[in-house]
Amino acid sequence: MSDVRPEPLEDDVPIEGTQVRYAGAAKVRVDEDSEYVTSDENLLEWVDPRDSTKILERTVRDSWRVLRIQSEFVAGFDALENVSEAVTVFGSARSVPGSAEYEMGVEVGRRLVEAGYAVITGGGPGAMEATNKGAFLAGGESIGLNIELPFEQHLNPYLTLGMHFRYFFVRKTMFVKYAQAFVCLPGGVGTLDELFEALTLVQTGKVKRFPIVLVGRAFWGPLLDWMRQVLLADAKISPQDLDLITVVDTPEEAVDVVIASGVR
Ligand SMILES: CC(C)=CCNc1ncnc2c1ncn2[C@@H]1O[C@H](COP(=O)(O)O)[C@@H](O)[C@H]1O
Repeated sequence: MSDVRPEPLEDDVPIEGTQVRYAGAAKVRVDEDSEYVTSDENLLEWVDPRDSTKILERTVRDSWRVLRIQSEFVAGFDALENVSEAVTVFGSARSVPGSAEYEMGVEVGRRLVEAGYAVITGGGPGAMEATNKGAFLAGGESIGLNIELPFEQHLNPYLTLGMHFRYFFVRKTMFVKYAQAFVCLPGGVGTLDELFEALTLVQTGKVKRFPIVLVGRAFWGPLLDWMRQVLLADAKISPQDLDLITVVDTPEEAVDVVIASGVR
């Protein structure tokens, strides 16, 4: 049997016209200018039910896709089952290294580890990287759960455990299942999505004793004001729903809230 092994797919081994990227757990080389279609996009694509060929094709594809989704859950459960107490930290992919916001993430990660928690993030750049960096340099468990995106995507280097997911909803399950609390740093649409998913799960009693802490009063205050002045005033939420979120100003306060809530 021949022992000719293919060259490893390294980002720093450029082959003209190609780039290396992640597709789920795999690293693949793709044409630089080809449009990359993510697994989420394939799954969510609408197919005209009047187009019989397409519908048949989709039925077969989707049936097989279920197995891939299933395997992603299995891989996630397997990799994370031994994680002890953990806190999931969300925040902007765009926080710039060296900025006050980034440093805040570093401190959140460090303080969580010092308080005995493992740290879970989206594994990407910005606030995710900052938080992992703080946790990693403090010698703690630093977990990054990355997601396949239409553009090239890297795990940040400060991880003790990194995973790639194809499906947003599988990854989100891991964020909740393996954490005892959420901390949100300033962020954009992705962070808001994660915050409101967490809030909905707590509000509907799907997860219990789950503190949600937002760090940065100046950033989060207006959102809380809007929830009070519009959502509450219009009876779209109950007064006690607002108590599910705690807004603080510093990493120290954020970690104190997690510790005081007694979640272990
Ligand atoms: C530079 C850039 C946009 C890279 C994106 N790379 C990403 N890698 C991993 N998770 C991500 C990424 N973008 C968004 N997310 C998810 O959405 C949140 C951040 O989104 P946003 O920047 O607030 O809206 C993170 O907590 C993370 O879970």
